Amino acid sequence: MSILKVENINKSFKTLQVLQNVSLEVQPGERHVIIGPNGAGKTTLFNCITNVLPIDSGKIFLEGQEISNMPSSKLVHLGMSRTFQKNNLFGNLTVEENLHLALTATKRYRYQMFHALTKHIDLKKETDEILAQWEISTRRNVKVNNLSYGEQRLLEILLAMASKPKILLLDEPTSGMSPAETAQTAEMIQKLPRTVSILIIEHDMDVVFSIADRITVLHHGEVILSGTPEEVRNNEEVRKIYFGGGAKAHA
Ligand SMILES: Nc1ncnc2c1ncn2[C@@H]1O[C@H](COP(=O)(O)OP(=O)(O)OP(=O)(O)O)[C@@H](O)[C@H]1O
Repeated sequence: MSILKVENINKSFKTLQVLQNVSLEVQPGERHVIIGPNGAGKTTLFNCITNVLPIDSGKIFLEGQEISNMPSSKLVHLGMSRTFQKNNLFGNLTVEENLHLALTATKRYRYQMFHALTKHIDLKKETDEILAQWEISTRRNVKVNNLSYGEQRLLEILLAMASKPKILLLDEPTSGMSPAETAQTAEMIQKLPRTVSILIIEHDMDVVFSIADRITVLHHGEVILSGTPEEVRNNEEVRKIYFGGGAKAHA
């Protein structure tokens, strides 16, 4: 069974139809990349999947359970986590404090009187364990505002992973990054365990082809093709959009 199934969804903003009968499936463990020119509807699709925006019609399933129009907070508890194009970090808190907060939110800790201390110790242990796995652990006591832009975006992925999601949605994780930061991010994504499926909007074609098992191409709100990297690379229509007429390759 697929982890995520999007079935014929439509979304309009007033008279502008942004998504037209969009369908796609993400299989367990798959790295599925969404590409498409500016304004193709990629972020809107993410916003519809995570119910930041309501869909007009169609259905969305997470592991076979219909989640269309389900509140975002509930989706996190069902195993869906996401990052945004702009980061959602607390700039005046440290790396460790941000992670601690993300874990707290995930577990719906209430800090009730008698359980607070044990829960706090468990949480501290989990924070340490997660940090130890990633290079950013050396920056654990640094305020987020003092991290580089690339480090902030990597931390965002780490926080989205704190809820141990079944599927992680990454919206342009490398946008605005230097080539070195982009390479580091691609490497981090490659290192994420296959227990998590990943749906990514990405514009850097080197990153796309280095991580994708499957690629869905959106153009004017419609899926042109969903296939293997090889199929996408060799598709005439995709070539025209991206590589024909001197067009710049951009997701
Ligand atoms: N809240 C909104 N209200 C009205 N129009 C919107 C809204 N959000 C997006 N749009 C329009 O919908 C279309 C698709 O936008 P979207 O951001 O989904 O595209 P995208 O593929 O993610 O583009 P980009 O690569 O530039 O991020 C665009 O024409 C955009 O102007």
